[in-house]
Amino acid sequence: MSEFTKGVKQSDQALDGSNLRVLIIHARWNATVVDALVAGTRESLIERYNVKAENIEQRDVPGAYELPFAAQRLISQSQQQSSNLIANVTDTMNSLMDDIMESPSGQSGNKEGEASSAKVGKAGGPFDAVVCIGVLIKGATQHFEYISDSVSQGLMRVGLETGVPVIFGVLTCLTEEQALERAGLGPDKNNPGHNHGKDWGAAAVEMAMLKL
Ligand SMILES: Nc1c(NC[C@H](O)[C@H](O)[C@H](O)CO)[nH]c(=O)[nH]c1=O
Ligand SMILES: CC(=O)[C@@H](O)COP(=O)(O)O
Repeated sequence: MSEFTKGVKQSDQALDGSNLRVLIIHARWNATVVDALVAGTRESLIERYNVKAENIEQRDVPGAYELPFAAQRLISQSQQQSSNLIANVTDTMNSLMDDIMESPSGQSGNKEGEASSAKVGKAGGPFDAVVCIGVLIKGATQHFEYISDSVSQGLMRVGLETGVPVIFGVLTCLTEEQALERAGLGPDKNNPGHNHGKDWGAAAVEMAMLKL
């Protein structure tokens, strides 16, 4: 790929992802290439942008066609979990305040407050960005075209509707060689190609900062 066709990269000096929570969803088709792309994405997030490994959640789906549905559901669940957590914490605080106000000593002795706080539990919180990864390789029919178009439109829609940046990490290749080269697995060991997952990790952090 010539220098002129590469995306214009923003200076990433100021991008610190240490407080970000990122979801990676990948398809199970063409696993050799998908696995390399996932690894490239994780390497970019962790090593270049300081995203904590424990803040990266990873899920898989049968194929690329399932990526938009999974992204929409997992984003919604994380947002609902976050609002439930806030509600639980509010209940707990109110319960403790009631205790304190009613107690002559001004101390809380009511176990309810502890019971309520136990309800809070460990919550992951909402995702700041989602990277959806898949590899489509053209076959003998038009299946490729229909999936490619549906997935790209679907992922765009999920991002716009949820307000969470959804990174399009789906390779749409005419040959296996094209897919291998775009995962850094090309046959030329002196020039194995560029792992596009690294770009997707960078895009996730940049867009998450924009959302923030
Ligand atoms: N041919 C490829 C597929 N096909 C499967 C679909 O994505 C989908 O899982 C199925 O139609 C059931 O809904 N998926 C890929 O990810 N890559 C392909 O090359
Ligand atoms: C992207 C696809 O679905 C494709 O691999 C399926 O191959 P075919 O078009 O020969 O059925």
